[in-house]
This record gives sequence, structure tokens and C-alpha cells, in this order.
Amino acid sequence: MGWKFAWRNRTPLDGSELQRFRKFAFAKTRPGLTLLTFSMPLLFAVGWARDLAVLGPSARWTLLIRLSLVIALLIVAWLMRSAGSGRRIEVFGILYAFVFGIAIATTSAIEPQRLSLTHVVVMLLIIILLPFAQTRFSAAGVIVAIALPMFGLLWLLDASPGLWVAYLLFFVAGCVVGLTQRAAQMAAAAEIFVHRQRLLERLHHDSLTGTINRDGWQAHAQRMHRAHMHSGDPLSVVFFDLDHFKAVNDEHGHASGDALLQEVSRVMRASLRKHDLLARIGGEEFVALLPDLDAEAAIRVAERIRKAVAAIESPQSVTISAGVTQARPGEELKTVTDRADSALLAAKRRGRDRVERA
Ligand SMILES: Nc1nc2c(ncn2[C@@H]2O[C@H](COP(=O)(O)OP(=O)(O)OP(=O)(O)O)[C@@H](O)[C@H]2O)c(=O)[nH]1
Repeated sequence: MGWKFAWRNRTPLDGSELQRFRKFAFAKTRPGLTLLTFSMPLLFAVGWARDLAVLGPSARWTLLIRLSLVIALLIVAWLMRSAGSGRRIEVFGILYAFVFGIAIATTSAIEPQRLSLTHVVVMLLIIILLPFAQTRFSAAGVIVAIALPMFGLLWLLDASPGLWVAYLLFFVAGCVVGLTQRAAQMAAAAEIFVHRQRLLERLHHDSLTGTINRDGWQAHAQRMHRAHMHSGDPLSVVFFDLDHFKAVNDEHGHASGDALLQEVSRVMRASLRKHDLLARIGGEEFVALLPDLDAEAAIRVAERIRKAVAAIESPQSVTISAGVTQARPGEELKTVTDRADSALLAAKRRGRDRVERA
């Protein structure tokens, strides 16, 4: 009930937010998960000292088995670490639980009298691993992956009904505690995520025009720029600056200037696509990041906006100048925006109400 309650009733997350939440929760738990998955196999190596103490010299040969288990687990841990995120890591997580279950079953098969203790180990394993399961799919997968080798072992060894009952009870107890812990952790993470989102939205928001502000631009534009540099798709930046805006304020008052800024941003937004990024980065300065558009296409967009701004019906007529540039391969975002800015300055120098390209 926990985390579902947290975002269904108090902190609703829609589809794309849920995706971002999963990434956020995964990023936060990943260092702990890596440490855990790489360190837990060592228990099997250390356990050999116990084998020697209890079984004596006859335990020597078990070292090979134990080392093979450690290596198998480390390989899966390494696969998990390299899997990035999403479904692949979940599948590797389930595989890890399965190999760990087999490892426990194998060491118990070597020394069947240990079966009277193994159910506690299994319970602890479930409690430790379940909180890391990001989705119901991986939670269910981990439970099944641990159950199969354990109950398979009981079946192979033809265990007594008492042992079956003990294993079942401990197994169920482990699932209840592990799932409760997972729910509590998810609820806390969901709440932190939602508050963080709200805070970022406020910090990145320009309250006058409703666009994002300079900080928002830095955060979003960097990400989009990086993705486009990686994919090699075109990306253009357009700087806009209202012409002689000071005169609007001086002649009609600051409130009229504000209303005009709101109208200009509305007109700009209407001329852009949904996934274009528009930000107000200064008093009467705006910048747009246009994914998948080369400079020619971006000039057409800038011209459309220039004409739309000039056509705004208001007591104070206003025009806008724009500087357009296309990002070049391997360039830093700052170099691109500096070039768009110098194109804008050129537009101002050449008489305003025009679009220049750099
Ligand atoms: N109403 C209003 N005015 C603002 C706001 N932010 C900045 N300004 C005004 O915008 C004006 C910008 O003036 P300048 O930088 O001289 O530029 P300009 O008059 O537009 O001239 P050019 O850019 O050279 O064409 C100043 O008068 C600022 O007070 C705001 O939020 N609301």
C-alpha cells in the first residue's frame, strides 16, 4: 500500500513522471546495490573457513565449489552494473537472486545437516534484496528466483514435512518484511522526488511569462544539447530580443511592458513545436532551442515569430530581432549560444526587426 498510496493519493505521478521517478529512485539506490551485489558473494568465500572448522580437512575440496559460486555471482553483479537501467537490469537482478539461491542450495547440499539453518539465510536474503526491486515485475521475479532453488533442494533431498513447513513460514515472513520495507522505501523516494520536482519547477520557472527562466534553460538545454551531439541530429538555437523595449516602458508604463512581454511569449510559444525549448533569459530576451532543425529551418521559424510579434495588436507596437545558429559537431552549448548572441547583435546593428544567421 505504501508507495502506491504516496503517489496515487498524495503525490500523483503520471506516466512520464513515473518513468522519471524510476530513474531517480534507481540512481539513488544504485551505489548501494552495486556495493551489495559485489560484496555478498564474498560470504561464500569466507564461509569456507567455517567449512574447514566444522568438517575438517575433508572440506578442502569444497573450496573449488565455493570459489566457482563467488565467480558466478561476481559475473552477474558485473553484468548488472554494466546493464544501465530499465528492464535489462531488472532481469540481471532476478538472475542474481537465482544464482544466489542456487549458491545457498549448493552449500546446503554439500552438508545437509545445515538445512536446519538455511531457511534463516534465505529469509535474510529476501529481506535484503526485495527493497532494491524497482517494479512489481522484479519483486515477483526475485521471490520466484529464490524460491525455485530452495524448494527444489528440499524436494531433491526429500525433506521432512517439518522442514517444508519451517521453510515456507520463514520464506513468507521474509517476503512480508522485504515487501513492507520496499513499500516504505518507495513511498519515501516518491515523496522526495515529487517535492524535488516541484521545487525545481519553481526554481526554473519565469512567473511573468510562464516560460522557463535562465536556470531552467541551463538545466534543460544542456541535456537536449548533449543528446543531439550524441545522436548527430541537427540542433539550432535562436536568440530573440525585443527592439526598443525601454521606450515601451517609458511611454506606456511598466505594467503595459509586462503585458506585452506576456503576449510576446504566448505568440512565440504558439509558433514553436511542443518539444522546442523556449526560455526567457533576460528582461526582454528569449532563447529557443530547436531540436532536429538545421539553420535554414530555424531561420524560417524565427521569421515566423518575427512577423507574429510585429502583428501583435496592442497600443504599443513592438518588433523583435533574432540571431540564428546551428550547433556544429562536438561544440559546447555555450559556444553555440555565444554565436547565436553575436548573430542577434548583428541583427540589432543592421537595423532591428530582422533575423540574422551566424
Ligand atoms: N515591463 C518590463 N520591462 C522590463 C522587464 N525586464 C526588463 N525590462 C526593461 O527592458 C528594457 C530593456 O532595455 P534595453 O536593454 O535598453 O534594450 P531596448 O530598449 O529593448 O533596446 P534594444 O534591445 O537595443 O533594441 C529596460 O527598460 C528594462 O527596464 C520586465 O520584466 N518588465
